[in-house]
Amino acid sequence: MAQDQAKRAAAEAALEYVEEDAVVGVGTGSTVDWFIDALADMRNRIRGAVSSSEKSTERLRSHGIDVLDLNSTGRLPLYVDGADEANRFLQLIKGGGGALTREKIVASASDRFVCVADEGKLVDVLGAFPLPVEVIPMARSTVARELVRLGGRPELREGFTTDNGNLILDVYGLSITEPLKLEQSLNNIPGVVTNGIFALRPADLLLLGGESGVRRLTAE
Ligand SMILES: O=C[C@H](O)[C@H](O)[C@H](O)COP(=O)(O)O
Repeated sequence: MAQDQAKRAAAEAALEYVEEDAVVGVGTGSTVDWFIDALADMRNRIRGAVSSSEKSTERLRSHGIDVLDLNSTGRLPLYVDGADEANRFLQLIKGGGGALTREKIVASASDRFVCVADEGKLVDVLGAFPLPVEVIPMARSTVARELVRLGGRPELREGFTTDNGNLILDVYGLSITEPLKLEQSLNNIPGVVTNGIFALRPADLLLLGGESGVRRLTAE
């Protein structure tokens, strides 16, 4: 499938940012899966990886890549992750796979965030993709009411529990014209663990796979 090849091309292009002997921050999702597979060829030249999900941990280990605890590594030189949407300021929506909380933690602990995606993910305004919000189970209804007050239509992601034992509300109908402001407002709702807007810590570089190869975008 063309989209799959675009994801793969972007993911493999991120390899050039991996430094010898480094610990690499690794995101989650189908695009990152390609990155992990490519990283396997470098496993003897890196110290290991910090993973953002149980799913990525499993894949890293299956390739013989050491998975390290962020508490023991300190800051990381590089974080590679996908996105559900990206704008030209490299602000993102993430969390389609429900891994947003650990992803945001590892991204914030990294000096450089390289985002890998197919070019269909680039949008003018974030929000066509429903915004994932991770919530503490007992706060599901109170958070949902607050999200409605903010103009969204939250829907519980049925049958899904995050790696942290929480729930995801996917919020439809938001046109996110001020991502920084909305990210901060959502962070202030009691019971919200993390929201999927990555604007306080946007990507530093966006590698977009498409028909004509991989485009490299930095923030405008
Ligand atoms: O929770 C999942 C992550 O934020 C993913 O990075 C995001 O959903 C993009 O996934 P994919 O590479 O499969 O399109």
